[in-house]
Amino acid sequence: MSFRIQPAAPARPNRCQLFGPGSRPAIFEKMAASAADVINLDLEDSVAPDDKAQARRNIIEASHSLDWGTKHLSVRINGLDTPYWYRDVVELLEEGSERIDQIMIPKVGCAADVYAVDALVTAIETAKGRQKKIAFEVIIESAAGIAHVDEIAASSPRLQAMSLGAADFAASMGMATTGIGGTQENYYMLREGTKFWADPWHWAQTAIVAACRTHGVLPVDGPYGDFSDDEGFRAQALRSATLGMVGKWAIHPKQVALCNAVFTPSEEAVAEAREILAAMDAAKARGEGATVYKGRLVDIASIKQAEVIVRQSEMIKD
Ligand SMILES: CC(C)(COP(=O)(O)OP(=O)(O)OC[C@H]1O[C@@H](n2cnc3c(N)ncnc32)[C@H](O)[C@@H]1OP(=O)(O)O)[C@@H](O)C(=O)NCCC(=O)NCCSC(=O)C[C@H](O)C(=O)O
Ligand SMILES: [Mg+2]
Repeated sequence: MSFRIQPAAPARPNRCQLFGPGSRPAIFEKMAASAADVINLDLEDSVAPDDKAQARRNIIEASHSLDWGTKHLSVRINGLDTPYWYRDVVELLEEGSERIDQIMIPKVGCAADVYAVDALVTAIETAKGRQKKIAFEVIIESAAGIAHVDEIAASSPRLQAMSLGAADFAASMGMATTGIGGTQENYYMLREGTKFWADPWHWAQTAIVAACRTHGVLPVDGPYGDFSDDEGFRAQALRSATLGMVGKWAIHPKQVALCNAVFTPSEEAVAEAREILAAMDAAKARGEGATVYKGRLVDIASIKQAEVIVRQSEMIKD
């Protein structure tokens, strides 16, 4: 065990991130009224080049006029390889309200990408006397991003969350699919003529979770493109939660409840976690470091596992 203590990730719920194009202000109120923990207003790939300027205006206006309640309000800026990103940052932070909590930086390929945005944000915050320090979230969605995932996770004290963007990731990696997340027809093992599907996103997800947990950042699963496939979404989300991710994107409002159902610990799971903690308290009082709970071993590591579930449940107010 390293003597360094693993830093805690931000203690806020991040079960569902609901996306909506900045060029479609008619849905902003519906997004604000949704049950998502995080709202992502988009200036990037869901907004056509000719609509970028108006989308910025829409988001700035809505940051002043709409009641976003307790939502964590995030705006996805354009990538650093475009001519749009600097105006996104300048206009949002010079004219947007203090209600904006976070900027999402897409297609991050190295720590210096985050450094560049940090430098610009810091200068504007100081110049304008903004009271609230803007947080960052990044998307890992390129070969370079996953190759440098650890340095990206360590890149800025502003960084709160990191998502896997399956669509751009697949394109950058040259993966033979147009699917966004989920089972891929041609990714299977064969045994005695029977196919067993494996998960092509698994290794990237675990790399993201490990980098995030090392540096105190929230690991999040990105989009599931087929929003008519609830069961496929649920299966993908359950795998992500099992691997340590705290939430997932919704690219349609119907995915919000699916997200929340998976990433909210069930009453049974919380009750069991509390029973394990009680069993370990009793073991400790007897001078024992391990005991038996429902016929299985629980020990000091089980306390930490149970605490993860109890902490998750305590963060959720609804
Ligand atoms: C996918 C959509 C274009 C679908 O929109 P629409 O055709 O309007 O859907 P419905 O008719 O089924 O809508 C039903 C009602 O819900 C409202 N609505 C629609 N979308 C949203 C939303 N995002 N938030 C809140 N409410 C919404 C409609 O107005 C209808 O309301 P009513 O009439 O009152 O019943 C659309 O959902 C959409 O634009 N989704 C977001 C797309 C987006 O942001 N994409 C970017 C993120 S994914 C990505 O970028 C990939 C990633 O980077 C990677 O590389 O992997
Ligand atoms: Mg993308």
